[in-house]
Amino acid sequence: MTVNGEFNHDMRRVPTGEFMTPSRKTNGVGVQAEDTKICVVMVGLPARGKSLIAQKVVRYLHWLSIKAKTFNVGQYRRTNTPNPSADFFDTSNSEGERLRRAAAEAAVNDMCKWFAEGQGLIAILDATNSTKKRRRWIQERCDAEGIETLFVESKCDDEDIIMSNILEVKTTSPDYVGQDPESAAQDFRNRIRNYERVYQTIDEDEFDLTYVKLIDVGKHVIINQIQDYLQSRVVYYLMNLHIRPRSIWLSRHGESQYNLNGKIGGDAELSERGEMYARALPGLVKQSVGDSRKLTVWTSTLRRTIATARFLEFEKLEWKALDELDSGVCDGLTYAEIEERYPDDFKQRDEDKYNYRYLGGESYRDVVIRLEPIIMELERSENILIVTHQAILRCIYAYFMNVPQERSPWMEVPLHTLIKLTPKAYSTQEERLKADIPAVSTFREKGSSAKHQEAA
Ligand SMILES: O=P(O)(O)OC[C@H]1O[C@@](CO)(OP(=O)(O)O)[C@@H](O)[C@@H]1O
Repeated sequence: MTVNGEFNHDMRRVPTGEFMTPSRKTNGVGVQAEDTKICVVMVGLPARGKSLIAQKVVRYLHWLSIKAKTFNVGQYRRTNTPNPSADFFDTSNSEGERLRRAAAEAAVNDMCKWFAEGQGLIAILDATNSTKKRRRWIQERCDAEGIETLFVESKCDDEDIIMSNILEVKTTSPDYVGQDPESAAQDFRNRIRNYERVYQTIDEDEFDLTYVKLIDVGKHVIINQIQDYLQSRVVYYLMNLHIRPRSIWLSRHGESQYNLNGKIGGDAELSERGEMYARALPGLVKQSVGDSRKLTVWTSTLRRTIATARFLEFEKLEWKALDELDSGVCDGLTYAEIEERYPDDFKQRDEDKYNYRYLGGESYRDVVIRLEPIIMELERSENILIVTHQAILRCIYAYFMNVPQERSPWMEVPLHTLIKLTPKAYSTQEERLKADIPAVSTFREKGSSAKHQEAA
């Protein structure tokens, strides 16, 4: 499959189904051919959000269990030139040119080694890669190693975006440690000027390259020669990114009758205290939002989340994909009953909770797959409040906070607590607001016997 096309801001809603072409072999995530190796080559002037995009792509791929790694040429360059002045980036400075080229070669060599050792499927080569000559060299080198290339150019002329990038990111860069932020920003602007002199945007001359051009972070997208499913998956993700400031709020439903009785799954009503939480939620949200922003509320299709959200005066959307992890034959049982009736399963789930699939039900890994469209939609959207379930919230939280799979199913997510996540350039900020309404704990620690827990 080859895809070419041009999208503007309003045309970005591409149906997910279009990208569901079956791959040759899948790893259980239903995503990729095992022999595919892709080098995502970032292209763009400094302060165009390349590192931010690279870091988001890697986080998304890890969440989907696709092994990926960023090779940042700047880090290699810092081993030979830790604190360069802007002149170092002047192309008439031959020593600077030589050292920069050496850093790029070292990064590409390490990347090829990483692929050859079978350590991953997608590498991100994070550098400016700002000339046609440099890009051709990378493509030829990758071709020779059987690695596909996907060039991702971030082109941005919006002064506000560039300035905030310069200030927020670059003044905290290791190149400027201990320097006065003002002179660091000035030096960085000079460095950009040196790059601008030689910068060549990807154009028709490079028609044979596989590329995506992101103009003003998602306002306009041009794609060329997309070759296969995994590439199109990355491109689709990139098409959905935006950097407008926003927050995402997460809450579990109020305490349910099942929670009170220690039963899992089901479609129970709220308990009395759960009902109190539903009534308190609009105030809690107001306090956390702090201004008159309009949110959109997403719930699952189960009664306990819909009831919890019903007093919120915002537009609401119910998603089947947000329903709780399906516990199959264990639905409606307590953990103690599961341990009694299915002791082997109980043990297996403890040993590998992420991959354990309930008989006739789901695993956390399955949940992540069905949540992928939710993540895409979240990336596209602005201020969203999600009222959902313990397992679902863990998976969404893991995506934003980069929590590894061994840990995410064991995270404690208390009832009657509102979590606010605010994506920033290099991390996600978190705030928690607890309602003063008691609730049972539905958390069971790894390795603890449920029978014992209940007896206690
Ligand atoms: O994966 P574990 O830790 O069992 O948690 C998921 C469980 O959380 C529960 C509560 O114990 O979800 P919910 O928030 O919908 O009430 C169960 O229904 C569900 O099976």
